[in-house]
Amino acid sequence: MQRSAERIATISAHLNPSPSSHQMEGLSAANCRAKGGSPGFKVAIVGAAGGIGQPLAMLMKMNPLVSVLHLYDVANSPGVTADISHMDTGAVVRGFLGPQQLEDALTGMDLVVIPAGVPRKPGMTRDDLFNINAGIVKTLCEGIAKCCPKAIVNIISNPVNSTVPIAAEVFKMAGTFDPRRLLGVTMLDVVRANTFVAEVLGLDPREVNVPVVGGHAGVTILPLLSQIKPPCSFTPAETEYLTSRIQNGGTEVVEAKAGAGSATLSMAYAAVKFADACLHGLRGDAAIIQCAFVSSQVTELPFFASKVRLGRSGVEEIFPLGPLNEYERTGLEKAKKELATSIQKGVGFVKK
Ligand SMILES: NC(=O)c1ccc[n+]([C@@H]2O[C@H](COP(=O)([O-])OP(=O)(O)OC[C@H]3O[C@@H](n4cnc5c(N)ncnc54)[C@H](O)[C@@H]3O)[C@@H](O)[C@H]2O)c1
Ligand SMILES: O=C(O)C[C@H](O)C(=O)O
Repeated sequence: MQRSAERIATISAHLNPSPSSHQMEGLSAANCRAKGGSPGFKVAIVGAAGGIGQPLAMLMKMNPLVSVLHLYDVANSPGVTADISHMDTGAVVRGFLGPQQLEDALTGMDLVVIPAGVPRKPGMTRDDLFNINAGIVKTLCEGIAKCCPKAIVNIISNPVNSTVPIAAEVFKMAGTFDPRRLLGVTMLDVVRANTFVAEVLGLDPREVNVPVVGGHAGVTILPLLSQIKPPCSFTPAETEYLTSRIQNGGTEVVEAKAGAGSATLSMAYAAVKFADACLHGLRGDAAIIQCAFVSSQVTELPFFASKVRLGRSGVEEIFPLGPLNEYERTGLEKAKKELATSIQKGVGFVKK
């Protein structure tokens, strides 16, 4: 008897859908039983209904290390949540819509991935996004400081060279800043570098690993081709071609999309690769090493992307740059000059 009453309630709820995420949860027949019991991490994607957010949500739902997946956006998150929640993988998916649900979306999270904000159109630099995205990232980080101050935070929103310093300042002001837990996602630069280098060398990209240091915009993206694995040498023309293609990979996609946005699918792939590395680190796996834009003493700048080792508390070790050749040393000086301005712009935005 009780079973059929539950079924009738469930069917009636489906016939009267509501936009609220909590009511969306209430619609589920599985709600009658305990769920979310599988061991794993709680992950929130903020900006989950966007070009990156949607495929990222799909890939995170497929990740066996994720037990709970929160999808937050200011628009369209109920639809994306309903869609993703039908995938027969372990993670329990919950949707959150709009600022009044931000705190619920963030509370209890182990990892927060932020692809919220506007993307470039042809002719724009990443810095042209600052005026809109700086405020978005600031508000979201205020929420993180309040609701999940111990979460690992992966920032994708551009300009990463400024949004990461913005996040750091917000956390400092809230008294929650832990440099080990704040990471700017530069994984797409590594993914591109591996792909383009493999193409030139005639290798499988999965066998190539190129460290990319500096930051995530133009000349601040500095591939260290002299440190590639497996060790290989390049002619000066190959070095010039590869460095330029890696530095301009984002623009290549922006132009090809011709006004319809920037990289979303390769970025979702890169973001999930990076988030997965963070989760393996949190789980205590050994030797998890990736490049990321972090609070750093590798150079005189307060933030810099380089190889880091990820562990239970986030960034547990930051590796020095290692020996650079003449071409890379020149590139490093150019990168540092632009990075210093972008970092200062981010810090100044919060301190003003
Ligand atoms: N780090 C990288 O390598 C990298 C790569 C690609 C794109 N990006 C950046 O990622 C960002 C998102 O790109 P996209 O293509 O997904 O853009 P998009 O416009 O398709 O999606 C952005 C999403 O953010 C949401 N959003 C806006 N304001 C929000 C807020 N206050 N809170 C929560 N969500 C909010 C929008 O509703 C939208 O769903 C851009 O800034 C882009 O430049 C970074
Ligand atoms: O290029 C962009 O604007 C998006 C992103 O930073 C990228 O590298 O693809």
